[in-house]
Amino acid sequence: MYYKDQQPLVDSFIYQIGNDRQVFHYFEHSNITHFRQGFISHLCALTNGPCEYKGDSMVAIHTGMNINEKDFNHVVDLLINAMDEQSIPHPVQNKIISKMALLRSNIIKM
Ligand code: HEM
Repeated sequence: MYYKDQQPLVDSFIYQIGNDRQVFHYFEHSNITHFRQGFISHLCALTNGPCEYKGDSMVAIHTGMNINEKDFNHVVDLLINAMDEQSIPHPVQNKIISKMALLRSNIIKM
């Protein structure tokens, strides 16, 4: 477990998305409460729990959104902004980002 305090990080991340011109349109019609819960538990599972992510697969969720490389990278940048805002140490940030990077091919354009 690298990081136990997912909630404030995810709230910062949502705030970043909400104020972003490049990627906000993807989230415009999403249920933000559902996204928040799902992202919190996914992040928790990704950082070695103890918790289980019970939502849909990354492929199932993102298929049809037509997410390109540029927008994927931009969302990762917004997450980095949120981690900076929450003063998460850089070694921890790097571990989180490297795990997310492994999911790239599940999320980009399918
Ligand atoms: C590694 C990067 C990413 C991860 C780990 C991730 C993870 C997730 C998770 C866990 C959910 C909620 C699942 C649930 O229903 O419980 C979700 C939903 C969503 N994601 Fe991603 N995501 C990533 C990248 C992106 C990118 C790059 C975009 C758009 C540019 C995006 C757009 C969305 C949208 C719009 C939803 C909400 C779908 C809905 O309305 O239900 N995601 N994502």
